[in-house]
Amino acid sequence: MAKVLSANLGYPRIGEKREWKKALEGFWNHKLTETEFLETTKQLRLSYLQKQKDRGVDLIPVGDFSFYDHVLDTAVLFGLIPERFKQHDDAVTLDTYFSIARGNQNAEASEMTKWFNTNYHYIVPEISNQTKPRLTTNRLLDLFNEAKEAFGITTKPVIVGPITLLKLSKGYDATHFDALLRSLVPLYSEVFTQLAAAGAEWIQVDEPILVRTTNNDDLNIFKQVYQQIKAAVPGLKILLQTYFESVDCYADLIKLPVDGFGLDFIDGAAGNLAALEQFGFPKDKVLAAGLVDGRNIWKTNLADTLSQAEKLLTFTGGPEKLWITPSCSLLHVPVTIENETALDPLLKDALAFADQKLSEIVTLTKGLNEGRASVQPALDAARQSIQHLQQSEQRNNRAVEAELADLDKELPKRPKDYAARQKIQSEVFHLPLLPTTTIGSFPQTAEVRQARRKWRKGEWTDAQYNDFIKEETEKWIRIQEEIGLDVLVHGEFERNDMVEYFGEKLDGFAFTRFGWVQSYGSRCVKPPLIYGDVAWQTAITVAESAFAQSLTQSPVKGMLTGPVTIFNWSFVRNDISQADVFNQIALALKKEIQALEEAGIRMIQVDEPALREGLPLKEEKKAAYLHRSVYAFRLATSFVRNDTQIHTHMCYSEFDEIIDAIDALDTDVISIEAARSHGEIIATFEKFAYKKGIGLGVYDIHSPRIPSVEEMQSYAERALQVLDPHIFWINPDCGLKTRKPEETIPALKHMVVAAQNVRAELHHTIPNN
Ligand SMILES: Nc1nc2c(c(=O)[nH]1)N[C@@H](CNc1ccc(C(=O)N[C@@H](CCC(=O)N[C@@H](CCC(=O)N[C@@H](CCC(=O)O)C(=O)O)C(=O)O)C(=O)O)cc1)CN2
Ligand code: MET
Ligand SMILES: [Zn+2]
Repeated sequence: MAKVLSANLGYPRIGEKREWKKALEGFWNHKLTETEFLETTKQLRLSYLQKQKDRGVDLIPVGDFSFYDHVLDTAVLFGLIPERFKQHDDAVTLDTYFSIARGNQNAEASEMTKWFNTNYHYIVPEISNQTKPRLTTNRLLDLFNEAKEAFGITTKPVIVGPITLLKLSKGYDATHFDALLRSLVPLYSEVFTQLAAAGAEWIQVDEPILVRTTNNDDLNIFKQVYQQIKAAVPGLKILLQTYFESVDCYADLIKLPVDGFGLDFIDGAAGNLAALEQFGFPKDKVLAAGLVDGRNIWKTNLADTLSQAEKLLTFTGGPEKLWITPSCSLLHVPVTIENETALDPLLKDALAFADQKLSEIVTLTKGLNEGRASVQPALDAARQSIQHLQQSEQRNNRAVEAELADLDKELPKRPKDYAARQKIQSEVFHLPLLPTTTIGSFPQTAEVRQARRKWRKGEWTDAQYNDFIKEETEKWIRIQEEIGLDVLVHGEFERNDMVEYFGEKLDGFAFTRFGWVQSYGSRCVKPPLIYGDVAWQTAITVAESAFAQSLTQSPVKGMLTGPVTIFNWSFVRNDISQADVFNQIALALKKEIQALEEAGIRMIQVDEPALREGLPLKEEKKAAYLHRSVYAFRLATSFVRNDTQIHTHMCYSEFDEIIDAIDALDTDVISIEAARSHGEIIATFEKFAYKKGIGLGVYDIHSPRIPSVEEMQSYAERALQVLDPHIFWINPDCGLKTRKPEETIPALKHMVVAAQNVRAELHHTIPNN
């Protein structure tokens, strides 16, 4: 009988207890041999397939698993390996693979950047005009066969499509795009041919680039590419998969010569539904409907979603032409709710992580195939759980609602403009030209993490833990003084994560124990859950900052995470507007900043590394988001005294599109990542003629490599060709929590010498300094 199918688009790699992370780091630290590493990761991979099979998913993906990143996997598959990592014999060893991602003492890592508007980071493929793509090892074939041998299942391999891959790559001129694409397409066809020969029926080709603004020329490229592939591999069906927004140019898109389209009906719901209504859907193709949120952790309202699915069914050529899927890969949500024993049952009951989402998909599919009555109890249960949370006290905090209602429409403003503040502040701080500073965190060593674990488990008292944090802070204040940094930080030793830590102290947040999500490589984050109204209770950072400041004559920056970043790096309730949540967090931070000022802290950094990440993918939505962001940031920061210096920090970003918003934050100093992208962003600030305090990172902290004095000096010199030395700061790209002390200390020493050298050069050109 013709049936609707359930399909997954991608499963989390990290494991219920981050077994994958531990295997990777064990291998890097030589605690696991290569054989042990390969065996461990194989067992993990098989267990993920098993789980999906057990839950009853019809179409299970392979190729979603990775040793680091799936974009890097795709680049390596096609031999897109930067020259500096190439081996004589063209072999791509594990060592080559990890060097591209992490760098080594001889070569800088490839750039890493945000995957669309998520907190996942991919390795940017480096391609030159001369690059000759070639097929290395067909890993998809190996993975397909592995699943077949282990479970006898025919899986659906997943690959990043050629156009998305090329558009996300760097290093070639736009004029070479066509030629590169022409050389890639036969290689994709070859991979697909081998898969078809091995028995694959479908391949999922991810082309999320289609949700960015697309024009007819772009679509023509798609048409040519997929025509060619289909002609070369007629036996394999292609699902062209999109996610994160609605597709542009729907009417032409659905004419592409593929066998199915995957559309996002969560983040792209409005646009995709309207297009479907207007243009219908081709009867001979599959509609893979992303109806279960792959990016948030709330239970699906199954009854409503089932109605939506029934509606979609009327557009397809029959039930066998509809698949129910998550809205995107489940890479972006934690693995399972089952191990969360400490959560408030009211909340827990309203949550669904990856495994639970797969069950939801299976339930919806069953409801379509066997009728609503067959799943009625599940529909009722989901509705009830959602309602209970909605009516809870935490979601209805009257005091917070009153404060929000009181807000002015006008952008909050500092009492004096930047020029006036700069004058006042220069008299207070007496900083040298090109002041040196760091971004906030110092190494979170095993010792620091262990101390926190002991304290959490109750093995250490509060006093023991606090003493430990104080000792660590004092140690690093002395280290910073010795290195000769001008503006110090307390080191953030008390923080597990820059977002989770704040969430733990604010009302309206909840935490999981194992709710980890991959951020980049082996690094994971455990986003807090903003499930209620956010409110400030008690000082969060004041004791640590005041203590650090009491140890030294140098200024120590207070260190907070900004409202937009707290929002973007949490799983957020979706029953109130983004602006309301931004402003709730901003009002809470404002109280914290007031407390810091009262404690005599004169420099306060409010980090917004995720501001760029949250930028909507559609042009028409961008301005409103940026306005909300600037409003919330200024609500938190702009009331301060003229002699309180407000800093912010951003990383992993392409700043071009947000430079006006950055300027509108009206901070006294901003520090920005620049070294990891090999200095590229300097041009942005030249174009804009940025006039406020700014530090462009001279040290790529994501690599274990220790940069030389010359290298950092040359980054600073390049920046100073476009920026006024009177506004320029010298700092690393980001915080140093992921680095070891033995990497951090020499690198910062080099940085300070680099600053001294550049200052000396400037003294020849600028008198009176
Ligand atoms: N939320 C967020 N997103 C971000 C960033 C960020 O800092 N935060 N930075 C950018 C880059 N992304 C990053 C993401 C994660 C990490 C990172 O260091 N993550 C750590 C986990 C951090 C953490 O929460 N640590 C906990 C410890 C968690 C833990 O592993 N506990 C172990 C015990 C550890 C031990 O004994 O050694 C256990 O419970 O079993 C703590 O310090 O308390 C990791 O994966 O290793 C760094 C950068 C962009 N996005
Ligand atoms: N203050 C933070 C730190 O240094 C900023 C990090 S941005 C991801 O760790
Ligand atoms: Zn950063």
